[in-house]
Amino acid sequence: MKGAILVVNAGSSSLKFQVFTIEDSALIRKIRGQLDGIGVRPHLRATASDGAVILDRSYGPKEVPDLPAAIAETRSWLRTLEGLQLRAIGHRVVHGGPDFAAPVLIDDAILDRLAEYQDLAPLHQPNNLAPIRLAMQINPDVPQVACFDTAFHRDHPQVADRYAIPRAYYDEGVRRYGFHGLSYEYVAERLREIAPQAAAGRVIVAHLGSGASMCAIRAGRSVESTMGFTALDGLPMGTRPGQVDPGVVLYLISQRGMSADQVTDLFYRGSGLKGLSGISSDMRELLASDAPEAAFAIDHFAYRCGLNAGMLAAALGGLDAFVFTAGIGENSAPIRARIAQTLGWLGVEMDPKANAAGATLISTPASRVAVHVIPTDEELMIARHTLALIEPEGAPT
Ligand SMILES: Nc1ncnc2c1ncn2[C@@H]1O[C@H](COP(=O)(O)OP(=O)(O)O)[C@@H](O)[C@H]1O
Ligand SMILES: CC(=O)OP(=O)(O)O
Ligand SMILES: [Mg+2]
Repeated sequence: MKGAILVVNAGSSSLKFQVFTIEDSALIRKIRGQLDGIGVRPHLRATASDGAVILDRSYGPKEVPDLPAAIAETRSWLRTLEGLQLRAIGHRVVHGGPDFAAPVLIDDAILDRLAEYQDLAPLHQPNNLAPIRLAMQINPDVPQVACFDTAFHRDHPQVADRYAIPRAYYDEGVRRYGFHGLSYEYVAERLREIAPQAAAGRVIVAHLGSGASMCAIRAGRSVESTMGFTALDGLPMGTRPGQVDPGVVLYLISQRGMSADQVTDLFYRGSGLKGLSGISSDMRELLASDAPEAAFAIDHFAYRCGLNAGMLAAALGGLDAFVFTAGIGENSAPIRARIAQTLGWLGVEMDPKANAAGATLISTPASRVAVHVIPTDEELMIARHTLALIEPEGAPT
């Protein structure tokens, strides 16, 4: 029986499952499954390695309102593992706190430690840990590996990692962690293959999905991120505001009498594109809408992306390449064009035809900064890390 690795990636609006077989220590992707648009336009789709569609089903928003419902809905999907020997399960875990700088084999003690970060990533951490607990009950002998969104950023210099508040807070873990690290790690590796010279230089990667952030990468290593202590900071997102003056939080609590739970709900579930537009958290729906509020939310998103890219270019002391990835970055030519317009001053010149065609290189030959679209693959990154932990001597490919 072939050995297999199951990968689980719970994001804020999607649940992704993949199965890889291990053949001569190489990973072969067998199945790709995804339930996306959770709570908005849920859609479950799974394909085999030859592209054959195994499952394709749409739901009403109330049928799959949240991640726990998505986990329940996709459980039966595990039948696809029949005939394979499940060697390990690799999980995306969004928050690794100060202690986890690399993937780790999960045991009860580690699970307890990771549960301590639930309040720091309420849209993700509980949903990342629930499938781990479930698998521990069903398959207690199968090793499980946690791969962290924060790990890629853990060697940021202190000057980037600190907030300008007394050191005691930093020592207890109040740090600028940064997230989407598995995505950035994968994209940095792909860029090395596609454009090795640019990858050796100064690169900004824009992970624009339901959660959105940008990462400044120098010579393949993260040096700065728009996200910080939590995945609330930086760019506006589907339902999160991005950067907000902490004075707003103080105002909501002291002047409006809001509780911690109410502020948490406003900032994790009621802000961003959803709060700005009053229409939807989903960029596809905003792009399809004629409402001025939808256009405004898009304007605001593109404007803030431009501002944040300027900040990261400053961290890098210039820019050699800019990469778009994740749901919006990979699929929306109009949004890429809007953002590229704000980067003209940095030397970005977009090729509209290449952009519309969804090419890998979408800048003109004359552009001082190369602009790429690289589909992210957090699941492959998780599978590689998982294999490396269970078969340390094997060479993952
Ligand atoms: N063709 C498209 N045009 C514009 N936006 C898109 C398109 N396809 C997906 N998106 C957007 O991508 C976002 C989801 O990105 P994704 O990376 O899958 O999210 P998650 O953070 O849940 O992993 C949603 O806002 C969705 O509207
Ligand atoms: C960290 C984060 O925001 O993740 P996602 O984009 O998957 O919601
Ligand atoms: Mg995601």
